[in-house]
Amino acid sequence: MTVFNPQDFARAAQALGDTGRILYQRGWSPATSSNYSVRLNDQCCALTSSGKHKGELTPADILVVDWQGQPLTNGKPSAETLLHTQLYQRDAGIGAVLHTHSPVAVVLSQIWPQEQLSISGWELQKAFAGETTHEATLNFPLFANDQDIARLAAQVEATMQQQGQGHAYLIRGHGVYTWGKDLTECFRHLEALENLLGYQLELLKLRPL
Ligand SMILES: CSCCC(=O)C(=O)COP(=O)(O)O
Ligand SMILES: [Zn+2]
Repeated sequence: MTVFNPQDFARAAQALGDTGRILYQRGWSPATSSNYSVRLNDQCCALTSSGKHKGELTPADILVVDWQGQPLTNGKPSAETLLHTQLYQRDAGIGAVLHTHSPVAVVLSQIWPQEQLSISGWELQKAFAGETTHEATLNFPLFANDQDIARLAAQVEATMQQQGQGHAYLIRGHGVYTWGKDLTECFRHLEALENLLGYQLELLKLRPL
């Protein structure tokens, strides 16, 4: 039986709501888009319910799901639940996952021709855990959008097994996923990713492909 500490759940639900308000204000989670989660233990996570306005989340809009995506509390899990559970299952060090739909990420993901975006030379790369130099190359895979989330999650897992887990990935015309050891680190990763993708988009305007 999967059990979780109700106090951990209450804290996570509050934190996810606070995060949603910030991300909605920034324009990264418009029109009910995005989903957010926090690991509760080695079997389940707190996750946003499907279809909720991310700037107006209350604790009632957060539920608990296990790694099969089955709800353990009342509510309808995010349509993209399996993209969260794939990450928690593969890496016990992942404590939070954020998925957003910012204009920069969505536009760049549509026009970038390759199946991965490789960046190098930016000081802000060091905002990702374990990165110590702007000279490193960070690779962000780009996946085709897919309404079959189980299939997409399997594709993400296969890519990570071949190429390493990395820090984030993009889904074309859809958005980004990033993760971290906890919500604070994950939020920092998301901010870094958004800014790095913004630099790349600006570069494309100055130096078209
Ligand atoms: C309105 S955006 C379409 C669904 C989506 O991509 C998303 O991020 C939100 O889905 P959820 O089921 O988690 O609300
Ligand atoms: Zn989405």
